[in-house]
Amino acid sequence: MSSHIKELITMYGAIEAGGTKFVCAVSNEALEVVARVSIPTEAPEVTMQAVYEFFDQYELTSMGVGSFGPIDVNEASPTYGYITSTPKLKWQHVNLLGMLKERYNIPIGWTTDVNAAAYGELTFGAAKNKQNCVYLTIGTGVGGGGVINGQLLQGFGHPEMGHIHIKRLEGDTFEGVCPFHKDCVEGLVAGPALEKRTGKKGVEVAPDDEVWKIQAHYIAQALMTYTLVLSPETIILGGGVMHQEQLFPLIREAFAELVAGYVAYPDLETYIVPTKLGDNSGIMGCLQLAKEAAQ
Ligand SMILES: Nc1ncnc2c1ncn2[C@@H]1O[C@H](COP(=O)(O)OP(=O)(O)OP(=O)(O)O)[C@@H](O)[C@H]1O
Ligand SMILES: [Zn+2]
Repeated sequence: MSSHIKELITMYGAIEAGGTKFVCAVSNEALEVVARVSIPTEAPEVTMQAVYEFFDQYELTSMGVGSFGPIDVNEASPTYGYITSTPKLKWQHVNLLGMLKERYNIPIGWTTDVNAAAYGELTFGAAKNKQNCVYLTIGTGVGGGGVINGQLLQGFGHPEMGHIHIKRLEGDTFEGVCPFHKDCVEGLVAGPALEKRTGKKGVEVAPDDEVWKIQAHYIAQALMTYTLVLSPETIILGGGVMHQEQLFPLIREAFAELVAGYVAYPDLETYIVPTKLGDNSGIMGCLQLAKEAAQ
């Protein structure tokens, strides 16, 4: 293919950079994925080599990257585009955006993995045709992102919705597992907390175990805070722990009890919902960011 023709074809690149894997995808102009790989997150040199090998095969118009973090999203900051204080030590202070810009010299959209997932769900999934949503993943950690008035939720930094403090249930003596705050939301309800509380693998906890009521209560408290602060139109819940579908009705019930009629919210069946794009929310959000970065 001559370089002249290459320039006429629009192709977008997307990276969902996670703590365990980097999912990389390339799409055509219609955002249909034409190639995709999953690369384990090892040392940056190792992982980035594989990332380059994949994208070097294409002539990309632009890219979108949604990264694990914390990351620097402040364009005025000297470390814009860096992964900052992550507990994954080899990735601390790594200029991920800078490396990609240097290699490809194209416009690149940059945000958190969960903001990208929120954007994917808003553009194509559970919050389609809406302007405001929150996306919360409850997995190894708890992370939340959002889109408000059609814009990604970020400013000086980005939201860290998993680390808010909530009120403990009376008699709950579980200490919590967040290395920074112990009993923040993540410390109380993420997979590792669930496993420490029950002494079982998350997938092995029976659907009718009493622990789900505790989980649901704390998750509902967090969702109440997001509701009171952000007024989203939909809250989308994903991540490994949310594979436990019985949590949804329990969370909706606890949420209604906690809000106690103080503010209005949409019908709960449509307000607190699972992801529609499943594992693709992040990558679709990144492709949409790539498309916008090109404009
Ligand atoms: N079916 C399940 N029921 C309960 N817990 C589960 C289930 N599947 C996975 N988990 C828990 O979810 C966690 C893994 O979450 P997830 O699959 O979202 O991976 P992750 O991408 O590593 O998480 P994160 O996005 O926080 O980095 C583990 O702690 C696991 O025990
Ligand atoms: Zn915390």
